[in-house]
Amino acid sequence: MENRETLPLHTLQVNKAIVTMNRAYISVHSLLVLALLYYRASCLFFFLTSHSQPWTFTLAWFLLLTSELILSFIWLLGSAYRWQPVSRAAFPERLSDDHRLPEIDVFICTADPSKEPPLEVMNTVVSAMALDYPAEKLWVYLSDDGGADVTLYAMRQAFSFAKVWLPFCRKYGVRTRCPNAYFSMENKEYDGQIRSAEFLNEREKMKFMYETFTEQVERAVEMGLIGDDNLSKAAKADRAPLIEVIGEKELDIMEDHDKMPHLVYVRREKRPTHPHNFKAGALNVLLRVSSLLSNGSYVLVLDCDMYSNDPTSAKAAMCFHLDPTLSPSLAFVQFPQMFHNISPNDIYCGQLREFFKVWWYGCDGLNGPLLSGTGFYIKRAALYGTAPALDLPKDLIQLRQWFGHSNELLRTLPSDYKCNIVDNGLQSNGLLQQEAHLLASCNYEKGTKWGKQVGFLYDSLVEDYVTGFRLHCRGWNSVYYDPPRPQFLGSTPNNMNDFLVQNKRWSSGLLEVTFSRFCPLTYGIMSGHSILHTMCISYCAFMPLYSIFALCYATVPQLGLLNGISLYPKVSDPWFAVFAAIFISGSCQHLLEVLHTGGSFRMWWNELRIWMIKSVTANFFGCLDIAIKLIGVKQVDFGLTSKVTEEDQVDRYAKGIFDFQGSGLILVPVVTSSILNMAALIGGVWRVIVEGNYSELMVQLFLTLFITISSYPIIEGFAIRRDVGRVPPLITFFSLICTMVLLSLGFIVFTM
Ligand SMILES: O=c1ccn([C@@H]2O[C@H](COP(=O)(O)OP(=O)(O)O[C@H]3O[C@H](CO)[C@@H](O)[C@H](O)[C@H]3O)[C@@H](O)[C@H]2O)c(=O)[nH]1
Ligand SMILES: [Mn+2]
Repeated sequence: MENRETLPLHTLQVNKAIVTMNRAYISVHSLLVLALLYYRASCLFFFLTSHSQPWTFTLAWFLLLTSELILSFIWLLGSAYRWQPVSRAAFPERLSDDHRLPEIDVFICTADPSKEPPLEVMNTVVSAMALDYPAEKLWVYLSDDGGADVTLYAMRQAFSFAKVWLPFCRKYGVRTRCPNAYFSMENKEYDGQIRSAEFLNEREKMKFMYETFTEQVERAVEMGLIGDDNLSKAAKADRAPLIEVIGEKELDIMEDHDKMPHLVYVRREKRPTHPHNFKAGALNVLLRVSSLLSNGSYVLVLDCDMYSNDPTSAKAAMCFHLDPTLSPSLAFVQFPQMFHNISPNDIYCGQLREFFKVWWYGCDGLNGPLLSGTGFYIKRAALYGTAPALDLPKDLIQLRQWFGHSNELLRTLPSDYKCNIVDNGLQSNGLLQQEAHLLASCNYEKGTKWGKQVGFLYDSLVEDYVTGFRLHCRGWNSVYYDPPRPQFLGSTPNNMNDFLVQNKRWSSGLLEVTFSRFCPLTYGIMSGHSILHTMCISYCAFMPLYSIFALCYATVPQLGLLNGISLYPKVSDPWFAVFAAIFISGSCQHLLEVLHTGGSFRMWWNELRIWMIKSVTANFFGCLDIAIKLIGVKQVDFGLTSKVTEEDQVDRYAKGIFDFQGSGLILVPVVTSSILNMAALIGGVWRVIVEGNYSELMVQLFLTLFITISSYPIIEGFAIRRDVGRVPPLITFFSLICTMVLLSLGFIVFTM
């Protein structure tokens, strides 16, 4: 038998058939796109030089060419994802003994107990404590940006519960170690290897203890420990730092077999006059504070709603990090984001299938995926701001310019530094506590490179994207690992408003990078990054600009149709075939890819529909946000996604009914486009019947019909439904006005 130390810790596979098919598709589709652009551009040139058409017609032609150029450009960038997809397997059981494993710090962020229920946050905390990893090498940190006493209280209770929960999970081999997920499992077959009477008995006891814990936390929440609104707002904006190692004394006297990871509560200082840089700011505080206490060589980052669903993730990640050939330049191992609350119909496409089943696989075949905010194990040293093989500055003055003036922090930077906090303890060591508070203070980062080069970067609301991108530019690589059992599970928005607000944040965050000096296309290439990987990264950055295409295609051809103006080739014209072929080739490729990645026909349709909705709303408003920011009027805001579940919303989501409750002006473009397309369809059909010029208007008629059909849930939302989840009447009213304006504009332009 082979020695387990000589067996590979991981393997990599290239699916040759998929690669060949993808490349063939890219080649054919590229030719078609080139033909289309040639047709548009040459016609436009002819109109401009011959003056054979009124200027308004030329303008419409120009708008369509621009939008097709944008679409083609983004499509081209995205094709890089399909060039070289790979998949990986890891074998954690082949890792050497536990005592040779490196220390890991887990960072969990929460920001507001009213939007992120403390009980859910604690479930994430407990699941992270229960990772299958040597307890003395695991430290779990919670950053509480809400500064809520109830969260601290809940954490102390969670620690007490973990004292019984962890030994139970270890003893019976329970894999689902998030207590809430474990006790709400519907299958009769309990997770846990031993199905003896003893196990069942213990399980009942554990269930009772979990219920007691739940009650304690919920009572604390109800009793108003969250505080009255003004108080909690003040606590969020203006407060001193507070750091507590939970149950520190108990840990020291614990027996070896029920050892627990350390658990640390961190509330950073906040002052209204200081920018706090949202999640990136919170993570950087955790990086500094943890360097004093545990200084784990690797960090696992989790959102507070993303619990660990399989305890093996830490060891699986180490299979890559500890591989001597990969390790020197490997910055992080990213797991996919997956969600526990996806309904079978998944109308908002919360699974993010393309991201996690296509794009990151594609990136992995090049230099690796980007950071995805949560569920990644990153090397601490990769966040120090240097290239993989480069040392930190030797000079103390320069080091202080990078990391700030804490000598204690600077002492932790060398790779051979060993932390001895376990001997000292935080609570009993006044000096250490003072230092930790200093590191969590607002002023600490002033004049340093934190957020600019060191730690998580502040250049954008999507701190994950920009940090991952800059790491790659510095020469670091990453690995994507998507094992059969989801390692982490989070919650995804279950209503239109949350979905759009989240996507708007992503759009504006991405565009913040696009329109900065770090624009991936230029900065990536200038820093010597490979073209294909740069294209992948740039795709995300340019993706929100899809909105320009979508807005044009949802209005211009329709207004033309209503006024009898043809903007596409006749059915009998050979160029018609190019348009038809592009539509068919794009749709078929999408459908095949959905089916290949485990999806269904319905998922294909849902993705198409949600893409159209998102493009004209969230992406469009993201563009507006950035335009406003660029002219210096307003700063972009984070807009936390709510994790509170309202029963009727869950119900509508489960039934696959769109829920527009609470959505504001962001809906206007999509409602307007639905009304306009409906009107254009009726007008267009009438025109075809009366005038009989069916061949010339065929493409526009088809496009309008297609958009109207896919807009059905919107049309139903404003015209038919009467429940609270319908489109708010005021939005319908605004949209009607917008439609009138567009119709009049179309009439003026096309009949001039
Ligand atoms: O000032 C803040 C704002 C947010 N958060 C935390 O950041 C996380 C993500 O926030 P959420 O509202 O859940 O955003 P999502 O859109 O669901 O998050 C996705 O997008 C973010 C970037 O916009 C990434 O950071 C996330 O990891 C990724 O899951 C949560 O744990 C929050 O508690 C903070 O700690 N401080
Ligand atoms: Mn989230």
